[in-house]
Amino acid sequence: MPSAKIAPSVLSSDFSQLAAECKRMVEDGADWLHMDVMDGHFVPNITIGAPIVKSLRKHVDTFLDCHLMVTDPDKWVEDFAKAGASMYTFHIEAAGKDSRALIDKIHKLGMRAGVAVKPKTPIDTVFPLADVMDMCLVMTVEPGFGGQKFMGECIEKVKVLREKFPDLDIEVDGGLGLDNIDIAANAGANVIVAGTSIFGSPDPADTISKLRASVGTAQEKFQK
Ligand SMILES: O=C(CO)[C@@H](O)[C@H](O)COP(=O)(O)O
Repeated sequence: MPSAKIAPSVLSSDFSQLAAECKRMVEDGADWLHMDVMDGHFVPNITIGAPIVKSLRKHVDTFLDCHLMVTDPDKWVEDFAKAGASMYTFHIEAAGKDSRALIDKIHKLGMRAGVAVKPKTPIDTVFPLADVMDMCLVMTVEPGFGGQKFMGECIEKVKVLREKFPDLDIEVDGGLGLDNIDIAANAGANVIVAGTSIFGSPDPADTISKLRASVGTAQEKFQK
């Protein structure tokens, strides 16, 4: 199974201090930085775009895990590649039948390719992409906002994915923290996005370390 990665969602950071906030997370043990890109159309919120990723890239060399919550994911691939994004994760609901070609384009531009599914989207929609995608992102809230309640019913999708694809990076995102990490980790998730629970913690380094330990403990059980 791929290694545990903890990815603080910078949506919960103080955007006026973005570089400092990201450096703080890296010092506190973050493996990846999760960047929520929203276009106000695919989701009812507007956040950041490629120019912000480009600016941030000058300050951190950490893996930038970009989650594109946009209606036209094909349109932004070059911009994010040039900006220094490491992972370009698009929604299967937005790309549909063009997903395979989109993954090819993302790879040709030097990024890893992730495919995200909203809570109501069946997980078998991503199965045909398993030979080309680098990661599947299982949303555990409706995309659009940080600070929402974890939807436990989405975790069955993680179990199904892990059983079928033991070597795939499986990311979970939305409402995750120390109170429910074991549910996601025991299902087989290895990439954990957390905004509110890390940025809102009095001790983010301790929270990151505990989240990673929970994934590690679950992975030991898988390997037995
Ligand atoms: O993609 C999203 C929301 O659409 C997430 O990345 C959230 O920003 C995670 O924040 P918390 O639920 O952990 O506060």
